[in-house]
Amino acid sequence: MVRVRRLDLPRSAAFAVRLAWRADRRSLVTLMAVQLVTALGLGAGLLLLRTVLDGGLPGGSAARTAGEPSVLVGLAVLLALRAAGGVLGSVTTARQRMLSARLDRHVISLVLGAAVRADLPRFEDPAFHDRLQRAVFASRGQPVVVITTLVAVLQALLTAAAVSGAFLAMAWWLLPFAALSAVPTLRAARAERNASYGLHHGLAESRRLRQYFERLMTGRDEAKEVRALDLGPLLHARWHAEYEREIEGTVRTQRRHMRRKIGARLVGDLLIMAVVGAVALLLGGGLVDLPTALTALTGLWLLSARIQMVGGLMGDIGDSALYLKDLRAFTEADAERPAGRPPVPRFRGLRAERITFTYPGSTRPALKDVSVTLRAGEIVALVGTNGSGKTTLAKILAGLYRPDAGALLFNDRPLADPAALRAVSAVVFQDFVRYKLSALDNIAFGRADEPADEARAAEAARKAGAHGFVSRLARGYATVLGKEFADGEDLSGGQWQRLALARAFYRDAPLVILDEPTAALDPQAEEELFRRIRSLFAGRTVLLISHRFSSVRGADRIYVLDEGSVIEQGTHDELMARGGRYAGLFLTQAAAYLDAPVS
Ligand SMILES: Nc1ncnc2c1ncn2[C@@H]1O[C@H](COP(=O)(O)OP(=O)(O)OP(=O)(O)O)[C@@H](O)[C@H]1O
Repeated sequence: MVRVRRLDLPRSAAFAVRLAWRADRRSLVTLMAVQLVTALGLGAGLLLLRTVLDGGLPGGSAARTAGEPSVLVGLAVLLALRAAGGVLGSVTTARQRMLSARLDRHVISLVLGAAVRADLPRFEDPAFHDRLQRAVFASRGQPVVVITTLVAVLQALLTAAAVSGAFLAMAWWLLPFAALSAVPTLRAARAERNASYGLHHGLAESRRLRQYFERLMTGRDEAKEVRALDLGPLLHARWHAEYEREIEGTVRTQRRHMRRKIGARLVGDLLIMAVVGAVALLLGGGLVDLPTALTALTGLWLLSARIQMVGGLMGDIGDSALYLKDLRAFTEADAERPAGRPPVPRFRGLRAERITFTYPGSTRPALKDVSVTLRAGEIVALVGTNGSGKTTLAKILAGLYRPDAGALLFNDRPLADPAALRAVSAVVFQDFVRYKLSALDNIAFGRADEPADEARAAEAARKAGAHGFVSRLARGYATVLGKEFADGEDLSGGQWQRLALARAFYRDAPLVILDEPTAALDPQAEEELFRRIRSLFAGRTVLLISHRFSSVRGADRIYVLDEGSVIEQGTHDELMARGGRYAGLFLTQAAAYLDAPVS
């Protein structure tokens, strides 16, 4: 069970008001003003009621008949107040909906902004995903619930104050009893919000897992394999099991809430009943007159209903306000990196000196004491077996992770901010993203800081060998590449890879990192890309990762990685002459091409 500090409620409520103020201050102010007017109207109505009763009842001090002017005027004013209440109610509903729409957008946008700015290493941390999941959950509707509830609480409090004011003029001694009747409800509300939050807090990971199963069962990309393996029923059953945990927790806490609330309500009502009995006794003993007793009991009923309502609302607002705590923590803590791309510095060289790196949450280092040099204009290759650390090194050289030890020297100076490396590099990842957007977007996303330029995109596509098939698409560069969308089309694996390459050309960066850039290309296309790599990337520095040794033989320098360490380095000829690991692997691959029998 998560312990929740008492201060959380007012702080979260203040946070919600700040959010609403930023999202739609006009609606917020209107709502508050309407609540004030409604409450004042109710207080005045109560005093008027007493006047009317005073004039109309036989025991009243004024003892007039119902047809006399002051009674009629009183009744007319009461009816007018009721009509005004209806109008204000409609204003409240409309303004609340407007505020809800704007507040939802504002808050979801804050969460997305913080998520987009979070550095890559955070995405390795399950705790970050839990916080993100809770913030997303909190952003959907919760601030609106808090504001709506706050408005209702404000109205209830103001009404209670106005009714209490009217009471002061008639039967002040009833006030403490009415207040006392609210205590059990308020206590139950507090226990309820702590328990709900504890449940919600503990379910974040399970909810993420459930969403993952949902994606596997509904995603187009996953659909073919899920069907080929007939995984549907198994995934569905796992999804059910995860959901069951949430249902069980919800049922357990709701049962406890229900028992607590019923108990609190009964105690509160017993108190009120005792007061009603006392008033009856006083009336019998002639200590109060009938109009005062009737008005006081009406007021007491109104007051206790409001106080009970505040108690209930505090339970609801508590839930949401505690979720807002997650939202506040996420949007404030994860927003430290400013958005936008820093200016692109010149690239004169990059050197990693004895760097070591362990992924967050792992115990084994992925890189140990690795030193590599990329000079301007060079083509440098990384080779090695699966898991030897090539991609990890590429990600560090692209400024996506910081090494734990060792140094990165950029243009011969220690690197202060990895953002500078991100600005100078274009990376084609092994598992690049296939954006289900237009072909133009897929290419022009290479330079998100500039408006998309179709002529430049076509030029980049030509270099990547993508222009031909993009031009033949029904809408050319405007064609949407996702069958889930209207008029969408799909591409082959190799065509997608060419688009990813085109994106790198379009980025026009001085350092190009290609991680297995030809894995999906046919042998002819692959051979052509590597043959032309120097002219295609003329004037740029290229870091090339490949398992195909024939493709890296032309590199200026080749680093051979094994279990996170560089075990050999040199040109192809030097490495062959040495007769070490590289030479062995190269000869094995060459022999496989020449000798492999086809059976
Ligand atoms: N996100 C991650 N979190 C934890 N460990 C990781 C992560 N990514 C990779 N690793 C581990 O780091 C080591 C190096 O992985 P890396 O992806 O750099 O290898 P690689 O040489 O690129 O392999 P491949 O040739 O298969 O692409 C491996 O042991 C791998 O299990």
